[in-house]
Amino acid sequence: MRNPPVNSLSLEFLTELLISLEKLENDKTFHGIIITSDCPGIFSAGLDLTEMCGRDPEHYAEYWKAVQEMWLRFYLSNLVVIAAINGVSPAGGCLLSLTCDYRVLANNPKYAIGLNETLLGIVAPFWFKDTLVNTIGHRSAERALQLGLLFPPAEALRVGVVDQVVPEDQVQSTARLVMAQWLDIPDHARQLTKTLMRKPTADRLLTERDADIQNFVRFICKDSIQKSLHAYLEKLKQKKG
Ligand SMILES: CCCC/C=C/CC(=O)SCCNC(=O)CCNC(=O)[C@H](O)C(C)(C)COP(=O)(O)OP(=O)(O)OC[C@H]1O[C@@H](n2cnc3c(N)ncnc32)[C@H](O)[C@@H]1OP(=O)(O)O
Repeated sequence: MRNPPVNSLSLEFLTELLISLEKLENDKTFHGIIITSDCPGIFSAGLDLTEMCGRDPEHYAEYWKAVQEMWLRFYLSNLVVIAAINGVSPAGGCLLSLTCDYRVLANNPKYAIGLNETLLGIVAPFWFKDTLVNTIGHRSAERALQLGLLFPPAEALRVGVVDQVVPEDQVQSTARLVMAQWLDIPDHARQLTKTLMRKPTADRLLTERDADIQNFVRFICKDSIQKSLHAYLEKLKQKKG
């Protein structure tokens, strides 16, 4: 991913990601992809806050549809998808990595990962929650979501948000090694098993997709939510001094 400075998932970047995924899926010589970041120290800062602030309801609806599409397409991809997480990965960045089949995280205490939405005064939608529950179990997800926990590497491994923590200079090589192991499995059997495991979760969003967009638009248009998102963005900007 190369969307400097922080790989935020803007509408344009989400569209690019989806086009890239589609191209790779349509090319039958590809069987797997490794998602990693070109922004030093940052895997992805998550959803682009500027897409959710000070825009009109039509824009929010279009943006949310693209976020849903990203989740559905990566979560259900027939390819083996591995995240080589080489930086901090809050909220939507964590969600993107949770759509993958396997997560390798660089062992750097700065590289926290988690769904921290409550810290911004917003609520992770049910499909963010479902993805986390499917990964780390109900009790750990309940605690992580309510507290907006961002896990440093050792904790992320202990709770199961990631599958492996390795020295920073071994993230890419480990991801390639893991990819080779996954590609050794007969593809047809692996793909059907992935679908078996994930389709019920995806179906829940597919049947409630329009209602989920409407909920998001209603929520994000609230004055109180707009105020807290503006304040959060301002805080990020002022951090530099
Ligand atoms: C029903 C509603 C559900 C909605 C769900 C939302 C899920 C989400 O994903 S919300 C987004 C959550 N993301 C975050 O909380 C991360 C915020 N960013 C950071 O904590 C830091 O930027 C960082 C740790 C990722 C990187 O820190 P660093 O010091 O290297 O860079 P900064 O100076 O903070 O940022 C540079 C630049 O980028 C802007 N920016 C950062 N994050 C975002 C973002 N998520 N969206 C848009 N823009 C972002 C930041 O404001 C800076 O901008 P300027 O250069 O213009 O000052």
